[in-house]
Amino acid sequence: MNNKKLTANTYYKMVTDHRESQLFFSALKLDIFSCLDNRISIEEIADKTKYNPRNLKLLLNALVSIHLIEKHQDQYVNTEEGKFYLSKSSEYYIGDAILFRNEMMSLDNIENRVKFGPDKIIADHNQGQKVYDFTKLAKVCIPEIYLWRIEPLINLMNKIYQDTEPSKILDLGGGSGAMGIELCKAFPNAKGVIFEEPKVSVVAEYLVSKNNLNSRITVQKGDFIKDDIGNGYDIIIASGIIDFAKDHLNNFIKKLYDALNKNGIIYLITHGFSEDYLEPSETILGWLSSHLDGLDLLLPDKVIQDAMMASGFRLYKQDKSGNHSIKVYQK
Ligand SMILES: C[S@@+](CC[C@H](N)C(=O)[O-])C[C@H]1O[C@@H](n2cnc3c(N)ncnc32)[C@H](O)[C@@H]1O
Repeated sequence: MNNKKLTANTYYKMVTDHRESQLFFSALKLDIFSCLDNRISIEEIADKTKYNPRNLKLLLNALVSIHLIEKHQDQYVNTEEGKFYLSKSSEYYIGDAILFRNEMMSLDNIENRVKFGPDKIIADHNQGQKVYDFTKLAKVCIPEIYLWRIEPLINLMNKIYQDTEPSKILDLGGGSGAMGIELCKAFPNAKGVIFEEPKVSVVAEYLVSKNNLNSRITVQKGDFIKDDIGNGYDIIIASGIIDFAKDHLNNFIKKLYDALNKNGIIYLITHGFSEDYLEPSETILGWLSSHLDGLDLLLPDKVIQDAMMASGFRLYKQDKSGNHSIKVYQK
């Protein structure tokens, strides 16, 4: 046996990584990071939270050991990143988004799902809206959009619209509508439409009002597969939505084409799936849960691109932002 030469570290590292994640999620659920904006003792945290001081200390020391927080003498404090992303006092708090995504993409009970197969009802309807809580997703993801999606969008649109301005913008399946809202702010003469299904549209209505843009942006409720999405648009933002039109892809793309003015553009954000569905791993894993449950939605980028070209679009610009592929198509 020469297997002593092999290393099992990769496997044991997964066990440790899993424990670290569990610890992190518990700290978020207990909202520990919000207590640590300034240096604070165990007694003070226990007093504030009413948590058990003994076990609080064990938890905090474990968090220090994996560098998620810092300890100075007998006091604990957030790291700079922790204060920015994980404390509820920060406008960029992403703790709820992380917890929600973790739950939505949970791989608990994967064994039974592999043994017994998908849920027949889900496989038959194949509708993301019936599986995901898009209303909660739209709410909790607002900080993520402001952190990572707005800047690439505005930069690219400013490059495209150097001498002119778009006059009508659609954020289709816009969730909170943050991207459409910020694009309308960047082009002050533009009118906007955020199209969403009725339940989710309340989140967009809230954000439009919060930004005092009711006079320029309309929230339109409906199903983008079946209902009219309007027309006369110069820009359509289609961020993270095209997979939900998988079963109607060509008709859906034709609908987008018809809704645009001549030379109008689509800002399309996809997951960049390879045709063999082996990449990108982070996103493959993220969608695994709902696909084990029975959904079959994912579209490889090549399939999307071919369908766009076949409908008469030309690829105008492309970019990458984190895990996402950004493509701008022109009519
Ligand atoms: C992954 S989210 C993306 C949200 C937002 N565009 C973003 O980038 O954060 C997909 C969105 O598409 C919406 N959606 C899915 N199918 C839809 C349909 N048939 N009609 C209207 N909206 C739909 C969902 O409600 C959800 O808000």
